[in-house]
Amino acid sequence: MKISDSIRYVGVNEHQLDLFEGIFDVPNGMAYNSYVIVDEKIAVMDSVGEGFGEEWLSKIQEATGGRKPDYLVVHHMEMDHSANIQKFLEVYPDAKIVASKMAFVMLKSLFGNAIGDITAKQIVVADGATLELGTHQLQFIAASNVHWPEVMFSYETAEKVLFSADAFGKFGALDVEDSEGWACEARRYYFGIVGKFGANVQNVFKKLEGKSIEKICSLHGPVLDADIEKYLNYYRTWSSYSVESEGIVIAYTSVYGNTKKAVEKLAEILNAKGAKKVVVVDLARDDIYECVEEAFRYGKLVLASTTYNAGVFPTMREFIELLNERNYQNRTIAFIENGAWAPAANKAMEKLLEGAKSITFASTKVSIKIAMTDANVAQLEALAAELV
Ligand SMILES: Cc1cc2nc3c(=O)[nH]c(=O)nc-3n(C[C@H](O)[C@H](O)[C@H](O)COP(=O)(O)O)c2cc1C
Repeated sequence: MKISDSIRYVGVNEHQLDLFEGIFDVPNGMAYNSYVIVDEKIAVMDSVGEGFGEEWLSKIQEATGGRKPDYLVVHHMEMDHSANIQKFLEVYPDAKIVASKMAFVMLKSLFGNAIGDITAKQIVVADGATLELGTHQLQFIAASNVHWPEVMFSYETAEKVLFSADAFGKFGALDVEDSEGWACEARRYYFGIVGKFGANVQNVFKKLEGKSIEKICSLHGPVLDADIEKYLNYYRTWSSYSVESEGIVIAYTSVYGNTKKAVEKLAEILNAKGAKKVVVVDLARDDIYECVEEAFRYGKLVLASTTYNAGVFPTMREFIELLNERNYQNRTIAFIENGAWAPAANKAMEKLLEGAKSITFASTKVSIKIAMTDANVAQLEALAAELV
């Protein structure tokens, strides 16, 4: 696949993966992207995941027309991008590996003695370093903790291409059409994997200021080659923990269906009151990272939990921990609890969130004993009035 006359796509699609990074459901598979820049010197941008070495190497050979690559640039050492570095060096022993200092430490940890002494093949690059390929020049940008510490981006000056490592990535293989468009699976990817590191993403954005970007080549998902500002704006919003869309997410747990009924009633009241968007998610049954994504997308969140062993339901605890781990902030949160004898979930949920920054707790707290009463409906009305 051609990205331009000089830049070729040599990535692969993975369809046998049960879970990406051991935790994320990927119903449409996953793409491990890699690119080749063909100039006086040839640079291969990153490797691909295990099991795809032969396919990748044969694509490189085709893209270079049989010429030997001079460099393998390693932007990120996570194994879905680094697994075939040793294989690459076996086929191209004269090539140099270009990476950050820390990436070389990780490379040694990954391959150990099997890769041999590569001291003479190392080009260590730090923030601001450049690599001349001919008419193309790569400028390296340290992107520490987006989302691993060794990560580098590179900016190709002739064609204004940003090689962004995992940033701007999404779930899904490239040979499956994503009917939801880029943002949905990119958002789940961002908040699942990068969400904790908003401040680091913002730091990289400062370094990108003034650079005109015409294409973004991420290590996952499609090459972005139009409406670049739109994608940058998504990342600006997400990394600053700002509200992306007006709306209310109701995240609930329910064993016997009573909390679910209350949540449905609240959604009905909110809709009747003209709420712009109401999203209801079942924390035990829906993809938990879809739920996380929704919580970050909208500005208001209602947490409705069954009381369980004098605390919150396990999936609610997990959900709140996932939000906390990702620095959930700048939002309004409301609580609904249900308990058969001593409802205690509201207090427990509030306690779990006590460290979160810039959170406004709704003053109406709904407490239900098994089945919803008229008094509970009145509480739901009051809560809806506060939220809309
Ligand atoms: C394992 C288990 C532990 C529970 N612990 C408590 C508790 O500590 N306090 C309480 O009031 N109710 C407790 N309950 C009862 C539920 O909170 C109660 O049945 C509630 O109405 C369930 O709401 P639901 O219909 O939405 O599932 C427990 C239920 C289960 C299954």
